[in-house]
Amino acid sequence: MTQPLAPQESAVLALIRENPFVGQQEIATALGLARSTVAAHIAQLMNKGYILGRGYVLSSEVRAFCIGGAVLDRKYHARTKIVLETSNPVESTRSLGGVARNVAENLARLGSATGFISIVGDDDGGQSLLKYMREIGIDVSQAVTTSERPTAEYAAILDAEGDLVLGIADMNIFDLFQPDHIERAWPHLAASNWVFADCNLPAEALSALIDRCRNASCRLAIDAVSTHKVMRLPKDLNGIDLLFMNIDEANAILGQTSPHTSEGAKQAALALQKAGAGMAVVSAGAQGMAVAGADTIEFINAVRAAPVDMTGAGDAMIAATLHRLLEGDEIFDAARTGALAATLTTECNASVHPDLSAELIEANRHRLTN
Ligand SMILES: Nc1ncnc2c1ncn2[C@@H]1O[C@H](COP(=O)(O)OP(=O)(O)O)[C@@H](O)[C@H]1O
Ligand SMILES: O=c1[nH]cc([C@@H]2O[C@H](COP(=O)(O)O)[C@@H](O)[C@H]2O)c(=O)[nH]1
Repeated sequence: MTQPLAPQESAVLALIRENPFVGQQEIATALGLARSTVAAHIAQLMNKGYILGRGYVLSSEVRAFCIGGAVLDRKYHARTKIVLETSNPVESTRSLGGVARNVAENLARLGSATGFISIVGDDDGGQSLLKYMREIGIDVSQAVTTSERPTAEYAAILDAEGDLVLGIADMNIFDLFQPDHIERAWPHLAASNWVFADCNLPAEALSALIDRCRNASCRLAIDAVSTHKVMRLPKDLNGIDLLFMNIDEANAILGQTSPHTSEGAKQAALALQKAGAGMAVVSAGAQGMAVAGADTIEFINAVRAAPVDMTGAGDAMIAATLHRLLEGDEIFDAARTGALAATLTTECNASVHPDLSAELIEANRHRLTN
C-alpha cells in the first residue's frame, strides 16, 4: 500500500534530504511556493511516513516496527503423560514472550533494523524486558510503561512431545493500549517499511492502526494470536497487506469449518483475501501453510523437524517471512524461509532461537524440500 508522493512533495523531500535543517521559508523560496504550501507538504510527508516530526528529522533506519504483546512466559514441560485433576511433575523455564516481542527479537536476530512498541508494567519484569530488547539493538523508545497493571504473563503447560496442553494468559494490561498510543508513535510506524501488529492489541487500537496504514507508505502485517483474540479484527480486512493465522483462528473469524488439511488451509486463505486482506498465510501445524499471494496460492510444506518445544514456531515463521520480504523476496520464497525458521525454533527449548541469524538460516537451507 504505497502512498505515492505528488511532484511538489517529492521536491520538498529532496531538499530536506539534502539539508535536514533547511527551513520552511528556504524551501518555499527555492521552489517558488508559498510558505503555507510548504508547511502542508511537510505535514503530508509526515503523514505518509517519509519524515519524522518537527525539525524534519529524516526517517530512522528502522525497517520493521512490531507493535503488540510483551509478555513474561513460563513453560512447564511434563516429562511423562499429563494426568488431569492431580499434581504432575514438570520442568519449568522462564523466558520473554509475547507474539509481537518474539517477532521483533527474531527480526533483529536475522539482521533487520527493528522497533518495538508495547505496554509493560512499572515492575522488574517490564523493565528487564525492555532492557533486553534495547541490548539486542531494538528501538524501544516508543514503548509505554504503566503503574496501573503488571506486565503481562503467559503460562504454557507442554506435554512430553513439547505440544501445548493448556495455555493461560494474564494480559489485562493490553486493554490500556489505546488508539492515542498509535497516534503518538505514528511518525515512527509510518517511516518503516513494514508494521507488524498482533491481536493482543484491543479492537479499537487495531482498527486505528489499520485505518492509518491504509493511507501510508508502510505495509501492515497482522497475526491473530488466538481464536479468542482474532475476533478483535474488523469484519472488513481491507488495509491489512499480509494476514497470518492458523486454521482454527481462520475458522473462528470466518465462521467456517475448513478442515485441518492443505486444502482447508487454502480455502481459508482465499476467504481471508475475499474479506479484504491483501495476502494471507494460513498455517496448518506440522503440515505447513497455505500462502495466498496477490494472484496465486501455494501450499508450502513444513520443514521436517525434530521438535522439543513448539512455542514460538509461528512467531519465527512470521519474522523470517517479513525479513525476507524486506530483503526483496516475493511472498512464496519468503514464506519458505519462514517455514525453515519455524522448524529451527521447534528444535530448541526457547520461544526465540537464541542463535537465530541469517547465517544459521543459510546453513540449514538444504533442509527445504519445496
Ligand atoms: N511439528 C512441526 N514440524 C515442523 N514445522 C512445524 C511444526 N509445527 C509447526 N511448524 C511450522 O510452524 C508454522 C506455524 O505453526 P502452527 O502450529 O500452524 O502455528 P501456531 O503456533 O500459530 O498455531 C507451520 O506452518 C510450520 O511451518
Ligand atoms: O494471548 C496470548 N497468548 C500467548 C502469547 C504469546 O505467544 C507465544 C507463544 O506462541 P505460540 O505457542 O503460538 O507459538 C508466547 O511467547 C506467549 O507469550 C501472546 O502474545 N498472547
